[in-house]
Amino acid sequence: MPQPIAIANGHANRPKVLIPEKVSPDGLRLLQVSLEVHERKGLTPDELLQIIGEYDALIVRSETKVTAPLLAAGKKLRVVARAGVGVDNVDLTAATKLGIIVVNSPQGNINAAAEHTIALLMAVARNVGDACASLKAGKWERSRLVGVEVKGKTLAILGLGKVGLTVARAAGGLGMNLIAYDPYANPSLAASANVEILPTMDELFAQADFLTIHTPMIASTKGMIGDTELAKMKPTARILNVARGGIVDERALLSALETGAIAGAGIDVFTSEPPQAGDAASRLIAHPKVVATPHLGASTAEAQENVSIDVCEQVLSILSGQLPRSAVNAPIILPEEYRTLQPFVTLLEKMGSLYTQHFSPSNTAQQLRATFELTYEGSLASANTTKPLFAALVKGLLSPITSADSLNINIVNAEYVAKERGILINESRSRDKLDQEGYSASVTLRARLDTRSPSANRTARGDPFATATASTSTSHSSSARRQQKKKEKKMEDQIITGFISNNTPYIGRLGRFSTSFVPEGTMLLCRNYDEPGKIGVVGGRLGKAGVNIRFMNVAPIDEDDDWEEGLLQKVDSVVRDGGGHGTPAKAEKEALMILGVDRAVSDEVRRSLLGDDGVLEASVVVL
Ligand SMILES: NC(=O)C1=CN([C@@H]2O[C@H](COP(=O)(O)OP(=O)(O)OC[C@H]3O[C@@H](n4cnc5c(N)ncnc54)[C@H](O)[C@@H]3O)[C@@H](O)[C@H]2O)C=CC1
Ligand SMILES: O=C(O)C(=O)COP(=O)(O)O
Repeated sequence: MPQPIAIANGHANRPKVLIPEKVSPDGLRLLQVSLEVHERKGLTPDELLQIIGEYDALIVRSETKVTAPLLAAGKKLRVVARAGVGVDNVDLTAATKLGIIVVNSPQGNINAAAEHTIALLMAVARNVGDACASLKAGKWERSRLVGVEVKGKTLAILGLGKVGLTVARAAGGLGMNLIAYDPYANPSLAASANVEILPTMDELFAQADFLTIHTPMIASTKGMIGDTELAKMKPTARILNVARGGIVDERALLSALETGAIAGAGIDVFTSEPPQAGDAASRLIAHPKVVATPHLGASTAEAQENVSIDVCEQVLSILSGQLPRSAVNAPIILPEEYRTLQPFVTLLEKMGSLYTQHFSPSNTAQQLRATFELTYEGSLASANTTKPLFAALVKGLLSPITSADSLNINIVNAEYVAKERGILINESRSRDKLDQEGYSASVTLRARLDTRSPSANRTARGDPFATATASTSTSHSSSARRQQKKKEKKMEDQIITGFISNNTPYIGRLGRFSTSFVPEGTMLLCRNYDEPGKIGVVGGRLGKAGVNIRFMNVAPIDEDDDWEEGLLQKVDSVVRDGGGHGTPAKAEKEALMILGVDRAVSDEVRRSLLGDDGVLEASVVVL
């Protein structure tokens, strides 16, 4: 196997970028400052598969097939960059599932592709290829090689996107009549380029003197032009394809040229590149009425410089934790918007992790089969996108129960991962002002446990709130039952509110308790009766175990909480997973003690806190 050529330097711990195709050095120079850049042309698919695991980024053009197995083998891969437009050689579904961002350069080679289309248009109209070959073969065949003019002819454009429109503007300058079919075309852009949009493809085929294809290669465009479509064209019509091989059925095109159903073709792209000897593409290339080029649409010095710089800048952004400007499988988020959301991204990840560690006693994925309501409040309610926040929450919820190396959750795959894990998150916005709160935006996570699911039952057994519900379920009147149901529903809620102050994330509410602490490091959270002596008991036990307290915060029950009334009733309370430490009925108010500690608290120490001294529940969280 050929050895890697380290263009940059020998720093082993720098992120590595693999470039298995010819990509312009203009962009690569940008990478070399901070990354290890390996240009390795001519690798077989197997060789690529063997080495991809070392790389953080892969930059390709159209030749490399970025398949699902290749992506799966790219354990460190964070970005696949396509130095060009078409991403039909990249398995986008697989990349999305794996959280690998795919970027391209949607503008960099548009002009080159359009100019190449015009080159083929003129070459086909004036038999340039055939004439050149004839002359080089020593012949002088002027009368056989009489062409047609394009001025006054109709150019039919299939796919009026960026390349299609650029071709239209240039062809307009050549005096051509312009028509197009594109169900998603922008009518005002079409009108400004003097292009008439036709309602059906059939009309396009019937009117075309030249038909030029500029759609992407996707399932709906594959084989879009076959025998039936070609039969609708004028026998004098000529076809141009600078988009993708396979949009026009090569066998059907060959047959139409052979039977004289159409007059000629200019082809830059083929189903298999390079074409295999004897296949339809090779026979097309050899056909006298065809002008063919080996996928040269984007091959200009200018276009290659553009696409190289464009994708290399994006690779650098992604590897440094920023968002790219042209992600194919992720939402586009403006840099200033991303900066504003960044502190909330940190907050949401902490809130998710806190939820799983604090509310989900057995810390299992099964436990997360709840419906989460995520409410963005205050100024956050007007955010253009909340995708990074959603992704951060999913990551946070799963991080305590998933191994770090399999936890590549980001805006690319968050929705897929949540769905796969059965986590349902409904996002909503509340525009209520947060004037008195001292911060302008907050976010509340509320879990509604499905009482019918086995997981919820397990939670109900372990959750002290649920115990309170059970103990008050003795009333039989219908209004009492309604009351009871309301209470039960509320008690199934597990709430965390967070906010940002001075760029620092805070937890403002945890369950029924109103608080304000920075979710950072190892913490012991104790729910206890709000009576003297509790701090001393907990502090003493931690001290004995050699655990220092960094900070402490006592959270009372939230003032707005109408459960308080219910909680002041004498209810039985059973200590959660306390090994049967039943606590007798009490009438006291409760509080939540939050202790930041300097080291891990063993489960033995945690359990030792429960029971007799009025500590009802204790959980250790690492944030
Ligand atoms: N030969 C070469 O070297 C190059 C080839 N290309 C190819 O050119 C093609 C177009 O690129 P862009 O203009 O940048 O893409 P684009 O996305 O801007 O435009 C594609 C247009 O096709 C339209 N479309 C999609 N499905 C359609 C259908 N069934 N019928 C009619 N219209 C449909 C879309 O609405 C869109 O307006 C791509 O396949 C790209 O890979 C691009 C650059 C260089
Ligand atoms: O950008 C595109 O879609 C192209 O087809 C250009 O392909 P290339 O980068 O020249 O292999």
